Amino acid sequence: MSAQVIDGKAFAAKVRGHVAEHVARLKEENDLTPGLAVVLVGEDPASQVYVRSKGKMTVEVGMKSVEHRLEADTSEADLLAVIADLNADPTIHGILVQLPLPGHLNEDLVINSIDPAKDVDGFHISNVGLLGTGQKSMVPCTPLGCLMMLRDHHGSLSGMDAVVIGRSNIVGKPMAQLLLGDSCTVTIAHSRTKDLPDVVRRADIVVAAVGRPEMVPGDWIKPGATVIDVGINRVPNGEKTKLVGDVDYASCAEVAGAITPVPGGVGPMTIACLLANTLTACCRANGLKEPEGLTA
Ligand SMILES: NC(=O)C1=CN([C@@H]2O[C@H](COP(=O)(O)OP(=O)(O)OC[C@H]3O[C@@H](n4cnc5c(N)ncnc54)[C@H](OP(=O)(O)O)[C@@H]3O)[C@@H](O)[C@H]2O)C=CC1
Ligand SMILES: Nc1nc(=O)c2c([nH]1)NC[C@@H]1CN(c3ccc(C(=O)N[C@@H](CCC(=O)O)C(=O)O)cc3)C=[N+]21
Repeated sequence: MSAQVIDGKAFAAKVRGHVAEHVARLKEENDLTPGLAVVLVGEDPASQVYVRSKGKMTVEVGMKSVEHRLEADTSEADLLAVIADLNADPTIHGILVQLPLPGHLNEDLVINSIDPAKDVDGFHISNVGLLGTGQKSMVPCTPLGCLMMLRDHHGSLSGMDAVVIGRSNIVGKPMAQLLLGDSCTVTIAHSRTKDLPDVVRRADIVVAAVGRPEMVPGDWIKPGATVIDVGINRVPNGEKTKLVGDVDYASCAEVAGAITPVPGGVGPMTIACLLANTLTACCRANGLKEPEGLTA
């Protein structure tokens, strides 16, 4: 058997198309342009690539894109001052501070200084609390993108056994919340989980967010299960490097019913959901009806 490939790149283009249509209407009917600000501290080359492609796609859907590049040794006070300015700027509806931050900066403090209404990453404690209690919130982009692909593929997820490998605040935990919200029976696995292969073998849905290249082999996958690979790992490939996920694609694709590739799976959906969240934030900030189908 060979798995159906879930084409995140194509799905993301469709989502961005919906966003662009809505943005055009906002402009015409309300004279409003959603604005997204990305704050990058330091010079991490991989981060710069994400920031560049985010900026490009933001402009492509008709939004305003602002980038703040700060030196790696920027003080916490200076970073907080940049965020305070963006919080107060009525032309900015979404603020993303690229993680991880350099070690001398307190990530929790910085994230929680963002106006929760502009927190398009959904990392602010009040958005985390709202999501955990099933209230309207800003939903983290990567888990939201995974949920959209799962709903598109399965229709209802009700009653399915889902295993999320990874318990980070940015992927694993919010992913588990969303799956629970869709009535899956959810298991969260991590580095201390006993008998991980057996835990994963029970799953109808496997979401791998571990940060270890090709860690999940095909013989952990229940035949027919859906595999969502969140991992983005750059590994050596001859003279160059290549991107691989957290699952061993070749062996998993032989047993799974459906699988997301890397690249071209979760990554593009993350950026599409960031744009969707910025649009949603702009509508909410202006008391306008928000677009349907673009949030959880
Ligand atoms: N596609 C996208 O848009 C995005 C992709 N990513 C990618 O997703 C991956 C995960 O990211 P993130 O959540 O930030 O990573 P973190 O490093 O924050 O978390 C990794 C999680 O995996 C768990 N883990 C590590 N080793 C093992 C193991 N051997 N067995 C079981 N669990 C293990 C850790 O457990 P413990 O808590 O016990 O240490 C931890 O909970 C990375 O590859 C990252 O690059 C991230 C964000 C967006
Ligand atoms: N505050 C914050 N929010 C984030 O959402 C966030 C972050 N910090 N820090 C870094 C991680 C990582 N991340 C990715 C997003 C898109 C791709 C993506 O589009 N990947 C393409 C390939 C890109 C390439 O070829 O380099 C793909 O998978 O097809 C990857 C990774 C968001 N993150």
